[in-house]
Amino acid sequence: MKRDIVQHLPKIELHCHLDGSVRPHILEQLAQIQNRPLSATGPELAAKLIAPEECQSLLEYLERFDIVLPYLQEASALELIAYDLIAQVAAENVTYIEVRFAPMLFVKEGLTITEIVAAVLAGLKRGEVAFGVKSNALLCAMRHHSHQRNQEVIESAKEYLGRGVAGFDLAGDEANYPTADFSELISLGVTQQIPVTLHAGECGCPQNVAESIRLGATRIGHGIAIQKDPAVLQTCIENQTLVEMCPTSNFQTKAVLELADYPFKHFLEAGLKICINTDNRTVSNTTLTDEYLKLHQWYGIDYRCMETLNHNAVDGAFISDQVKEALHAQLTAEYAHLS
Ligand SMILES: O=c1[nH]cnc2c1ncn2[C@H]1C[C@H](O)[C@@H](CO)O1
Ligand SMILES: [Zn+2]
Repeated sequence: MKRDIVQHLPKIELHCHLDGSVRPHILEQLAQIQNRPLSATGPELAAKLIAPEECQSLLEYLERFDIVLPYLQEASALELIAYDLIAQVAAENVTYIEVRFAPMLFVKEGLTITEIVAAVLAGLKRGEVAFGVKSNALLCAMRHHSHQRNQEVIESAKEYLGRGVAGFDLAGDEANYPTADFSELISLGVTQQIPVTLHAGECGCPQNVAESIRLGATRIGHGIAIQKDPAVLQTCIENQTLVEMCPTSNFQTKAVLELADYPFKHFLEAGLKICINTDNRTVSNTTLTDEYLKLHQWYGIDYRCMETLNHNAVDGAFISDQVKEALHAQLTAEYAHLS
């Protein structure tokens, strides 16, 4: 596979965090507008935003987000980073993206959840007009937030469902907050017909994946620990659960330690539905093009496999059958001439 071909082929991304994908120069712009100095600029700032090589856990990986959050407490900042994320993905021909964020991380200076969601959706829309990239937002509850705060996120997802928001997620510190503790919250979303994808199986615990599916999630973020439990793997296959794999991030967070333990081939050969994602473009210092090229380097995947992974993403996307058909047709047409 060649970089320029991979970059220009149409791609679908379902797992990308807005606040983990703020480009350093955009953060500098926000710092200037808000008159709030940054502790570093230029290449030094860029380096600080990337999770370090020696990162030991998901918790350490998540510390990177503390740098950007103070600059994301204004509606105009949220609009700008959402627009800029669409600009980033347009540059590598992502034709449909689901952008996720936790609105409750942006309430520190008085914004309401409605103002927050509206600002992000406005930025995504402006991006669609400018670059032709279709998108939807997924609202994340956070594992360390109170039930009441997380319930507000569900209510907001319900309010905006079909109007820019397509689903609900649970993100944050999986190791210390098991999925079972959120059963009431997740059920609340499911009973209101909000599509659900949950981060699970990123910290070694396959039970969190089993619990997520039991509660009604149709997609799983990361899901690495599925490989530890054949029964959970079987459940995922039977339910046609889509696992959103994020290779670079999975090594940074120590979801896996060695390439030999990365379950990409294992999942694919077992018949599990998987798709490929960046997770956080800035924190993981990656693009979707980079992720596919890594898989080519590690496993020798070809364009045919890349096409399948993108069709899988379309199948699991939180969009109408009509939109899915159009995306499938585009993928089929544009990958047809490649061997
Ligand atoms: O890989 C991840 N696992 C769990 N939580 C994550 C991951 N990447 C980002 N997050 C968190 C940090 C963000 O502030 C939050 C919402 O985007 O989601
Ligand atoms: Zn994630």
